[in-house]
Amino acid sequence: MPERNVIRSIMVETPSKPGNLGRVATAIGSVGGDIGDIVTVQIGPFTTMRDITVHCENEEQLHAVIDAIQCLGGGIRVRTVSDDVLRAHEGGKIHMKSKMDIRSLADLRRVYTPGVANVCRVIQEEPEKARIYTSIGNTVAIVTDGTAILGLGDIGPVAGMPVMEGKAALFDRFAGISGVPILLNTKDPDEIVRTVKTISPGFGGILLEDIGSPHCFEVENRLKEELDIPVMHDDQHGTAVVTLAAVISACRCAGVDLKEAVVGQVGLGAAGLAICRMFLAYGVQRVHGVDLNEDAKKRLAAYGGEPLDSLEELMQTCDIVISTTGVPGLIKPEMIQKGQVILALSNPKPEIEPEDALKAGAGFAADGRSVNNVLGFPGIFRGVLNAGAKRITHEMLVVAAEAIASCTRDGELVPHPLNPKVHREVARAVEEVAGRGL
Ligand SMILES: NC(=O)C1=CN([C@@H]2O[C@H](COP(=O)(O)OP(=O)(O)OC[C@H]3O[C@@H](n4cnc5c(N)ncnc54)[C@H](O)[C@@H]3O)[C@@H](O)[C@H]2O)C=CC1
Ligand SMILES: CC(=O)C(=O)O
Ligand SMILES: [Mg+2]
Repeated sequence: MPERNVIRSIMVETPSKPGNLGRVATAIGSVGGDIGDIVTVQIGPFTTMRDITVHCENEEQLHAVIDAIQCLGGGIRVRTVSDDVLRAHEGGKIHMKSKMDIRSLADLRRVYTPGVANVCRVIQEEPEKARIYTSIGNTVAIVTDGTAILGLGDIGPVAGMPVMEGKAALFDRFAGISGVPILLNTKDPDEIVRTVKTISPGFGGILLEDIGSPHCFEVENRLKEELDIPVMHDDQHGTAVVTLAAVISACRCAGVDLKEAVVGQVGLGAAGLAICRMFLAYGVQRVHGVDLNEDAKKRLAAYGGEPLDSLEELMQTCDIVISTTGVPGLIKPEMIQKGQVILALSNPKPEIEPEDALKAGAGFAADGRSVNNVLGFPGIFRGVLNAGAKRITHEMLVVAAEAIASCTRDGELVPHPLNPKVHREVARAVEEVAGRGL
């Protein structure tokens, strides 16, 4: 099945006569458009309005669908075309809400002044009580400088806000954590570190998101060093956790010993280098990598990986290939070796579509929609916050990966993110390890 990423709602007006909806549906199908929901918005004596959701492979096909409907004539007309995803973002995706019902004066005095003053005093006398009497221990800052928003590049923090709101929505949905987007109008590591440290008292943890390499490495290392709350760069470690889980599942299914497999990483930025480090620390003997940037290759070598000169060489020598370059279509079907595991993880478009990789002979293939750090970060933070841990360790990341793999059904690489069990199991495994370290 081809990808159908262009989804639009088309408002169609037809004369109120039987058969017209069928004509519209046939016109849409005749140019390859796929119909989703059909909602009848208004039935009048003369005309009927329907909102038809149409899934198309690209913008050209969408235009062909609109032309095909307009060409029907006989009073059939396209009234509006709207983008459901854009519409769903109107007003943003998140909202800070009160947990208290404020209906009476007594409620008001309990929630706010004068009652609140005593709670302040209690915390002043015993600061650790903030964990009990405030939301700080259940709130994570989602911090970006906008320099590597998905694979879209340095588009700035405000343009990256929909991603940060998305992460906050996922934190809430899968782990009951309040995620607060923090958009930084600076790319300077010193200023980022200083700002995050300054605002840190209000948070139980820090999730760094879509901060580009190489400055993300310095920022994360310094914040981990200098703060006594958990800090994790999701594009590095959340991605590495989920990738390890997917590869554990693929090896289990294929009866292969992961530690003996040859792993190849295409793109050694934030995600790519962390994935390599994760495999090396897990005991994989041979981890190769390619990048356009020589410094990125040197960083891999410093961790014990082996840089290669070309993508072609990597594709020929590796059993498992993972790509995080942000370059759609970088891996050509003719490069795929029979039986290879291909994880093309770039968002919003992968280096090769999984269907094309499988058609070209891959044993397993997936993209960034399924092998996605959403499977890791909510449970990882739930676990450390529950335990009151001050940091996220390598052992916690490994048990998180193993928990994800343990929730994966035979024949699949990762569990479905809407399966609540996976987030619960990740949280449980991380909390257990975190609890031992306290
Ligand atoms: N599926 C998932 O959960 C995740 C996916 N990603 C995706 O990974 C991609 C990269 O993200 P980051 O690592 O944060 O960005 P980054 O900017 O830190 O790293 C990208 C790296 O790819 C290299 N690169 C670019 N073109 C290349 C080419 N033709 N050949 C070899 N190397 C090339 C760059 O030099 C850079 O080192 C993005 O598209 C992002 O959406 C990132 C994190 C999670
Ligand atoms: C999923 C994610 O974090 C990314 O593509 O950057
Ligand atoms: Mg990201």
